Amino acid sequence: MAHILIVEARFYDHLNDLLVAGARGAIEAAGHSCEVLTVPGALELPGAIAMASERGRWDAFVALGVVIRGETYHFEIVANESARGIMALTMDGVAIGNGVLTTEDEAQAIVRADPAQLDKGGAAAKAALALLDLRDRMG
Ligand SMILES: Nc1c(NC[C@H](O)[C@H](O)[C@H](O)CO)[nH]c(=O)[nH]c1=O
Ligand SMILES: CC(=O)[C@@H](O)COP(=O)(O)O
Repeated sequence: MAHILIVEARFYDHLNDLLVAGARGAIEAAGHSCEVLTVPGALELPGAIAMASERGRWDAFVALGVVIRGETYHFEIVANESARGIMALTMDGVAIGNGVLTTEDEAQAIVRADPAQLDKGGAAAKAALALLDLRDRMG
């Protein structure tokens, strides 16, 4: 059984609740356990996962959050830099499923976060578990 850390950027409470429910459901359905750690926004996700990874208490990580386009260039910074940081950790061998939604509006985010619709939280959890499985099979 693997122990997974879900790291959620809690910028939009109602959307995060959906993402976390999907991720938790996928992890538990696969017979694994999880904990949830909350950070303020998507830009904090890579740093938080890096810190947690150093502790060695979790086998894999699920990054969750929602970035919705506003009026300024801030959207690009938050969306791109969050993804870049998560990808950098992945390239260092940290098993991470990326479930950070980057959408034009809230309606797009709801469809993607809802476990009964596109369930991107569940998909990110399954991706993290797939990386763990790959690592195990590599020996
Ligand atoms: N605009 C969004 C943010 N912005 C906040 C940043 O992620 C960060 O917390 C702040 O700059 C302090 O370092 N975060 C989201 O997750 N979603 C957004 O739409
Ligand atoms: C991530 C964003 O684009 C948003 O939260 C910020 O909005 P704005 O660009 O209108 O300040």
